[in-house]
Amino acid sequence: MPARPRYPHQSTPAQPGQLRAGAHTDYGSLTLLSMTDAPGGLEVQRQDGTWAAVRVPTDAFVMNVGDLMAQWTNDRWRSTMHRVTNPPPDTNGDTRRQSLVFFHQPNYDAEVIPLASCCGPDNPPKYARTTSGEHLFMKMTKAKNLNV
Ligand SMILES: O=C(O)CCC(=O)C(=O)O
Ligand SMILES: [Fe+2]
Repeated sequence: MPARPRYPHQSTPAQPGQLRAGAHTDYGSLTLLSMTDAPGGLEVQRQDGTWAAVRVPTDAFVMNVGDLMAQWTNDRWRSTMHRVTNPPPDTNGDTRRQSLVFFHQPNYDAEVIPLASCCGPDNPPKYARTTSGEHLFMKMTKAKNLNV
């Protein structure tokens, strides 16, 4: 599932606290991202709750772990909470930002059960069996009911 979020130039500064994209985790297995190095950009949340700006060379990709992969690995790989910030109010010039996103989602009926290699006597499975499609449907239904 490719997506091409485009964040237009801002001729007036955003209000304090406004974001280009609100904090979220991605739903699927892995997300691949390519982005312009524009002011105001992707941030990831550290375990202590603080945010870190993601700076990447222009010829590199960012890979995000999604919620389905976290379930598959019994949370050995955590899905990354991330957001996109606005340019700082004192930014001069063009503030347009373009990113190219590929959300990988396994086939609809692919079964997802926490991997045996990620579980053990002290680390029992935290998630019940699901399928890629059921999981995506559940995530979308929840988001729709929350109106996000
Ligand atoms: O534009 C970006 O850098 C991130 C977009 C994003 O997080 C998403 O589309 O899920
Ligand atoms: Fe995202």
